[in-house]
Amino acid sequence: MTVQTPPLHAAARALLADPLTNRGTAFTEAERDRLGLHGLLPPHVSTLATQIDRRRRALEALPDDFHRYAFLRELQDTNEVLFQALVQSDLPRMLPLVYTPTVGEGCQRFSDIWRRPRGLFLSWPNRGRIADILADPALDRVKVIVVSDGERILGLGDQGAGGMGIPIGKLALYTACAGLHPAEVLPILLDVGTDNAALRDDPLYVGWRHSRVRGPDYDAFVESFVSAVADRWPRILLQWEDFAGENAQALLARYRDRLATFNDDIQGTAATATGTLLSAVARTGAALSDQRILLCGAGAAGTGIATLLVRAMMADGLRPAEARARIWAVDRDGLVMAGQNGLSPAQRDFARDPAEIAAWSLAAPGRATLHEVAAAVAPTVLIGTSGRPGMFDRRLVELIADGCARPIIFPLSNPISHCEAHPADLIAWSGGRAIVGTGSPFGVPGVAQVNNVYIFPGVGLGALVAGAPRVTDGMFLAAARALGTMSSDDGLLPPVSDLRRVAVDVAVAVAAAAAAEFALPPVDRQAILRSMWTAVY
Ligand SMILES: O=C([O-])CC(=O)C(=O)O
Ligand SMILES: [Mg+2]
Repeated sequence: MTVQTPPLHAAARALLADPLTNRGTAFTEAERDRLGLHGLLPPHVSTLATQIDRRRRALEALPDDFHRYAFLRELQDTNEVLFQALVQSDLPRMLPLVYTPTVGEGCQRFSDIWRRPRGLFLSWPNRGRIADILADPALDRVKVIVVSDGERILGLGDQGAGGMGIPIGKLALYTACAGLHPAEVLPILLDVGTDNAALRDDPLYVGWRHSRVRGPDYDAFVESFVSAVADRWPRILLQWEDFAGENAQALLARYRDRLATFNDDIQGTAATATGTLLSAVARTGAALSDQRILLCGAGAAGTGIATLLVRAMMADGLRPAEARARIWAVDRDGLVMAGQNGLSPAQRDFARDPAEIAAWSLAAPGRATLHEVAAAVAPTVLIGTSGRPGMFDRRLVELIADGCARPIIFPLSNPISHCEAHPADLIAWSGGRAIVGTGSPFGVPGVAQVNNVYIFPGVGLGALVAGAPRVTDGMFLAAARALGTMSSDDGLLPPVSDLRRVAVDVAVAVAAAAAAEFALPPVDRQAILRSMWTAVY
């Protein structure tokens, strides 16, 4: 009697349906024999290179970047190796499609292009089931979580469940730049409703149709999420992304001493801005501690930048008060002043003494405007995190350029529609003297892309390989300093094509800082490189 091989049909279909195992036409003849794939695939056996070529052609034939974004998302949900190999084959072309700026529209139109689930949606109605949901054995390998509640997606405001596009995009970059295996990363959307009425009224909206849960209920929900995560994965790295300012700061303060966690919009943005600023001041021949820094935007990102800049200037020898005195923060109502109502703890650190502006001639009594502060203090650095397009106008730039040979101007707000200025205008208005960096890519030669992607993959990688129990400001300063030494001949920052090397260099610095701070065994570059996954079959 011959022994019958059990039918493989169901297993074969499951293999092709799972993006982590599917290889499509790249399954070899031997694999097709063994796995029962004959007939489910066309006869041709492709190489990965041919598959990349095929998808690249299909991608380029699409009418616009939004369709390319949707196409790449679908590819990611079909075949993760091929998706990553395609992205990594041309980072300068692919990053703006899977990430900033196109991901903004991807979040706004998330429900329209909904295809297949990815990651986890933890919604308020399911608040009693979080631990059960996390218990899924398919999630055993998870090392990094990026979580959002969708309330402040880039500069686009409340996108509800559509905010899931951000954790997905950020984690695609963890794999592309820092070599995390796709099974080691987990995007999570905390769905506590949305205050975006247009979304709630949209019959296609996939999120929970309810106004946002706020206050103690919100805090309790997030607490049960973090506790469940920490129980499930004691060594997890948890990255917070695109929470509204007040929650962003409060959650970071609450959890930063409980697990390895950081807020990318506060700390990642700060390290990116600080690193690029270090690179820019080196170019002008001055020191960071010689700068007068004007921040347009005093929310979570703006004060995060201010906090790290103070740390960096203290490392240069300034006392804390001296360092803080070199920073002026302006919010939507003007210069942030001591004694003002409703200041956040972070804003209080940078609030200016009312005596200072007593001598200024203001158009209206009260708070000094951005232009008035610029006229009075002659800043050498202008950084925008306001989310308000047009804030850096010609008059402001001319004013600053009059008092400074090489003004450094970083309009960081994302996506492009919310950026404070077009970089080409900044260059023109300053007579070509401004050193310019933007948060989103504009494709203007000589303009740095001062985006967190230069920092967060390396910080996460370094913290993980070092086994850091916390992610500290000291680790972010180390990341910023590493980035600050990476300028290339044609820019303040290395080109996007080098992001994998950047992540490794940042990770080496972060791991060293973590090892020193927590008395951990030292980690060498080889250990970091060995931990990285490459997108091949
Ligand atoms: O996603 C980006 O490009 C940078 C970022 O974190 C944000 O703008 O919220
Ligand atoms: Mg963000």
